[in-house]
Amino acid sequence: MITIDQVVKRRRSRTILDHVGFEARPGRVTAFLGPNGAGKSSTLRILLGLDHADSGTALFDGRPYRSLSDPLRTVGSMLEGSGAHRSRTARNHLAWVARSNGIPQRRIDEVLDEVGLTKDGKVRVAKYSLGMGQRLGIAAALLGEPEALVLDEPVNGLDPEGIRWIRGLLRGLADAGGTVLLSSHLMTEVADVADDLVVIAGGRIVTTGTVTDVTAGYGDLEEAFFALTGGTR
Ligand SMILES: Nc1ncnc2c1ncn2[C@@H]1O[C@H](COP(=O)(O)OP(=O)(O)OP(=O)(O)O)[C@@H](O)[C@H]1O
Repeated sequence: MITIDQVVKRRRSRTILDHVGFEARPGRVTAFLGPNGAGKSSTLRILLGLDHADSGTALFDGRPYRSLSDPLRTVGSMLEGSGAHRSRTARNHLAWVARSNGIPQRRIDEVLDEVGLTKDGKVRVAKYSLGMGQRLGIAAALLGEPEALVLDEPVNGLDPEGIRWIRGLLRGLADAGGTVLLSSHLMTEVADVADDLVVIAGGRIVTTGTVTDVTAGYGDLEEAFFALTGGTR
């Protein structure tokens, strides 16, 4: 269970997160939706211990990320692509992440297979397409067989087959009892896979609920998104 409560973040005189709070529950895919600059990445960075909130809490089963004894086994994450050095192969990158986290090397073959990169495991990351980089980032997130997965814009750069694949992967993890939280700036990309939506605009949560709840009364998904986030079509 991910619980974010009353998170406030200021940058200079601007409040970029204004009492942000929501939950992502086990067995469900939660989509964190908002236009560019709404505060999604800032919230996820605080959740993953990469930045501090000025006030409020962001917890995994009641504990902040930085206090987790075995973080990669509790939560897998991907922010801004794979994070792999361009001169490395996917295999080298995953081996390094596994070694530094006490994860058995057999997991490397398993996650490469899970993300469809088995035949590209020995290719240098510099030669990867954007979509392959996303797959590698997800492979690294899955290494520790975590209970929770936190992904910032995982659909970015994926082709239609990749989008279908990631939806299936996330659905499978949630159906197996995992907690899945992903951000997106496109309602249409996530509505099919998400159980719950959390919509943020201008640093404030504007609505939360099931996809049916959130979109009720609107003509289509995009209309709901633009109306809720104050944008125009
Ligand atoms: N390091 C920083 N210094 C100053 N302002 C920042 C910094 N990081 C983010 N911001 C500002 O905080 C606000 C929220 O940004 P954030 O990246 O969290 O939004 P986002 O919803 O993830 O959008 P995007 O999809 O464009 O990444 C934006 O106005 C952004 O300009």
